[in-house]
Amino acid sequence: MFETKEINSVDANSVFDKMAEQSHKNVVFCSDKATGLKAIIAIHDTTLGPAIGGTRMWHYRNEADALDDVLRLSRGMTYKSAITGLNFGGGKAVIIGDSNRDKSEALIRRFARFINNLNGEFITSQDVGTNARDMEYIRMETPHVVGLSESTGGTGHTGPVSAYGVYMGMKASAKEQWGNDSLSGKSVAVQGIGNVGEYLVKYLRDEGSRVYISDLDEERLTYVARKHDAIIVPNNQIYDLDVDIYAPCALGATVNSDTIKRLKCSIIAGSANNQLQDEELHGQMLLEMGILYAPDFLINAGGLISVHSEISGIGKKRTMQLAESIYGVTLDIFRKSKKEQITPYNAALKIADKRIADIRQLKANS
Ligand SMILES: NC(=O)c1ccc[n+]([C@@H]2O[C@H](COP(=O)([O-])OP(=O)(O)OC[C@H]3O[C@@H](n4cnc5c(N)ncnc54)[C@H](O)[C@@H]3O)[C@@H](O)[C@H]2O)c1
Repeated sequence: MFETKEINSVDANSVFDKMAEQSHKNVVFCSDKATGLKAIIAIHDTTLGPAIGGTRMWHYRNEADALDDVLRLSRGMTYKSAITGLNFGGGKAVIIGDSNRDKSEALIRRFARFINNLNGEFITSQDVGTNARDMEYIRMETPHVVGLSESTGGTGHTGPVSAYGVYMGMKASAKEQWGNDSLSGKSVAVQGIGNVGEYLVKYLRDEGSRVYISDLDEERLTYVARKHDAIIVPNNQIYDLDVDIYAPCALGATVNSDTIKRLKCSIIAGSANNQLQDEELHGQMLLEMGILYAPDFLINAGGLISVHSEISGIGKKRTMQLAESIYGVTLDIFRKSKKEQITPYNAALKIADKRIADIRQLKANS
């Protein structure tokens, strides 16, 4: 006897239901016993162009968490590209493991072969847990990689451009919230001072902001605090600080039902992807509390702009101009959000969705 199952019910553990929920185009599971590789590549949408997205290496609690992460991140990439006016689709990859302990040249190159099998439908670059050296290993197996170091023909670190875009989004948020975009004298809590966070601290300190920093990496904290004259705070106290701006620059979902109650800031603007644990619920809660949220996929698009620069060869000046344009787009989003009485996140999503729908139609008619 076959067991029957309600066709329309959504099974939280079903890979197919998860793919269908956010309309993912393709998900590839990569496994290799010899190197210990366990990775997932998710391609969300390719209407605008080939899916692009970093490869993250992280010690996930379990495989389901890794799948959820890659599905959310790849979807975010689709919207990031759409709202920035770039012609890329959304994709992302995650390698399950500790990047300090489990990474090897063979593992990365084996993973690269899975990317190569996709024939250019997915192009990758650096993310948390991967670096320029890893991109060089990937380049040995496939041409579908960017984010290479300057010495190997790339544009180097995406951190400075990403941080500049976040800084622009933060200034636009200040303009919206306080009528003036100066961050001089404002207090900012930067959570995570890695590639992006450190540059953000620099831009803020150069403008005269008071900057608080937290990170899991004690050595890095001491280094950044000394270099930029920033104030170290313990990790678990970052949400309780009485600051003007909270800048999440570590991992996602830090704005959730527990932390929102503790926040005293007026603005949230940072580089981390998927900052809102639940985009609808937490976006609405922030709106009602009068905390202005600068949509993550918009203001952290500097990394994508940097990668676009490497592919198209537009040069440093034009790259920084594109990152600077995040200021104007962020203000437009806040205007739309006010006019339509929707959260800034949904306002940004509407614009991104519309561009994708328009281009899909254009391509269907040609
Ligand atoms: N690099 C880019 O160009 C780029 C572009 C867009 C978005 N992002 C996103 O911005 C974030 C930061 O990127 P990055 O390139 O700086 O990464 P990174 O790995 O260089 O830095 C992340 C830092 O956060 C710290 N961290 C991790 N968990 C933490 C926690 N719970 N509390 C405090 N600190 C914690 C890490 O120790 C590390 O120093 C990531 O979410 C990334 O996806 C990065």
